[in-house]
Amino acid sequence: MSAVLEVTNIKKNFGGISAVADVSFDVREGEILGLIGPNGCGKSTLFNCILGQLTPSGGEVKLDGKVVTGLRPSELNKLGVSRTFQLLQVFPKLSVRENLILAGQEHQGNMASRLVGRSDAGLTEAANQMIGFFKLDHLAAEPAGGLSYGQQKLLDAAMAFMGGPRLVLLDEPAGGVNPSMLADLKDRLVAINRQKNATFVVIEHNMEFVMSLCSRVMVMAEGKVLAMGRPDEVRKNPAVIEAYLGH
Ligand SMILES: Nc1ncnc2c1ncn2[C@@H]1O[C@H](COP(=O)(O)OP(=O)(O)OP(=O)(O)O)[C@@H](O)[C@H]1O
Repeated sequence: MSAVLEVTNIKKNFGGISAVADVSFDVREGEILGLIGPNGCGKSTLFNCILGQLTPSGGEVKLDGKVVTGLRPSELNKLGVSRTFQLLQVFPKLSVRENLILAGQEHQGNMASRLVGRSDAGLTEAANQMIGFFKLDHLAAEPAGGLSYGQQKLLDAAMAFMGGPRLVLLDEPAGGVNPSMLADLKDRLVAINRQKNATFVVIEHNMEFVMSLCSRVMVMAEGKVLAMGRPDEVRKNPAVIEAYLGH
């Protein structure tokens, strides 16, 4: 399997703090890679360096073999990279369908089409398909702000897929979601991974969720990679247990 994402010796310092210290890993085509580690170990900073939100202090990021280090988020978006954030990014007053259409427009990044094209930018059909896929049909016309938190997280994840991305980085998709919605969320992420051959990297604190969703898990501690392997290997790694118990 070829690597979709190759991260080599990425570093990020904030003044005297080394938030990410020389991290290297790759993500294979069609894989769901989990990224875990205690609070403050550098997971979000690493995501932000990969996604162009932060400029790394050193190192290189390659997408499909091409160097993309330092590209802006909008440029990465055009290359098929999408993300979700820890905090919800939905617009509460807009309906579920309108949120999805807006997300599709963001991925297209085409202001001209918004000004002179159809008001839905031709995205209603794609939004309806995504609504069906994420089983949000009964909520399509509802304002997103009226949905439960778990339903809004599902919508937030669906929005990341509107551009038909090749690589999606999900930042705590299960955070705050109740157990019954978690099963739906996992089921939909697995389905979209298989059907659309999208590759994921998932930051998550919910161990059950991440261990059952991911094919490999990378563990960070104090800005470094502590372990990388199959969920069952990582679970019993003494250094990983120590890193968690130590905190
Ligand atoms: N903009 C910033 N300026 C200064 N220090 C920062 C900044 N962003 C993060 N840090 C520091 O970098 C380190 C890594 O933080 P980061 O948010 O990447 O960790 P994390 O693993 O994502 O944590 P969490 O699981 O709590 O979200 C922490 O010590 C944090 O305080």
